[in-house]
Amino acid sequence: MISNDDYLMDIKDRDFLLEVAIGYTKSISLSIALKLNIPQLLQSGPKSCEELAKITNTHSENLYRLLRTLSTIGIFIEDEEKDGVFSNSRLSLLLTNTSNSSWINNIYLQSHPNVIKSFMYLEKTIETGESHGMTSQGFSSAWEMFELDTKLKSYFHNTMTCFTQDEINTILKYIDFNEFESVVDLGGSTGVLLKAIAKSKNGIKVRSFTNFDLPHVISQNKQDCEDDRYSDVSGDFFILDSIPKADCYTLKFILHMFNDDKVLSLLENLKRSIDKNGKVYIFDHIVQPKNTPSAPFYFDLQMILNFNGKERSVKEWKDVIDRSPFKINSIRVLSDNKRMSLIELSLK
Ligand SMILES: C[S@@+](CC[C@H](N)C(=O)[O-])C[C@H]1O[C@@H](n2cnc3c(N)ncnc32)[C@H](O)[C@@H]1O
Repeated sequence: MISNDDYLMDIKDRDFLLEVAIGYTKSISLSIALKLNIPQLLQSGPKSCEELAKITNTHSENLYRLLRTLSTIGIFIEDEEKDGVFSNSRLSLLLTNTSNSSWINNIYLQSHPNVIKSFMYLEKTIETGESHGMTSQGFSSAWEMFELDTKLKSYFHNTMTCFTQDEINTILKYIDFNEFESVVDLGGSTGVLLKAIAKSKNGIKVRSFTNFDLPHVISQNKQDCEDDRYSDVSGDFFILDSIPKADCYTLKFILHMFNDDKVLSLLENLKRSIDKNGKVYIFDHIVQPKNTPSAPFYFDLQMILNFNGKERSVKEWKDVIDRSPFKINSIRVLSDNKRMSLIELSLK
């Protein structure tokens, strides 16, 4: 006879597996509510579905069913007395803050229709070993998709900047930039990392800070840094001799976007520019430990789908660096945030 404990466990397992199986209903429902700007529309106060449907040009009953579903998980609140009247909940109110320094940009990024759609091509990606998340949607790469959708592009770059702002103190804690003459941030996006190092006492002796990124990113950067040691330089780090010379390089959330062959080609290029006593700091996700929920495992699937990239374990980092002109001086799983690693390299 099945015990009561086994029975309860069975129900728990069944509910958990069902939750996993229908996870897409939540992300797609959220995605549509964001696309229709429902959180913003409710900022001025509660609204009925009829009003919302008129503004958003949607079907009022079906919109009601969407919002009713989201309100069961705390996104929006349906009025207890009046059916079909919604107001913002604590969570949906957070979704109205899309300023460029807010982590909410990441929610808009992850629930963007094109990002969700890319997962439809996971099977093809696993079957073929090629990234299909972007190409099967008609984009040559994720960068082209960002080029064509400026809103999505700003969600992406704002998310990255926001991550960097959260991590700057950790970076400053572990690296003494004053050991170096010149620091180049490869793929530095808005330049937030170097601007912060330049401002801190940890970067006081450095003579130059170069934020290096693709032309379409650099051309959008604000010229707001008053420190004349700082400059924005555009280029492509895969093009031979395009990397500015320096004795310190930072690569933050860069190598995870590329497969091992591309990482090796970037490091070969870097070898031609780095001072012989120079150091490279890789700040990236780390997948570990096994069998434990961890966001980088999810990002790893995004990487193969959308960038042909890879989130790496300690062993995978060691394997790829071993084949490059560099050696690992230290690899540190950051204690304040176990999802991140800081790897220091120098020439072999
Ligand atoms: C994931 S973002 C990381 C941005 C920044 N390092 C951070 O952590 O916030 C990757 C950056 O690499 C840049 N990038 C991609 N390919 C590049 C290339 N071939 N040459 C230079 N920059 C590149 C992208 O434009 C983007 O800004």
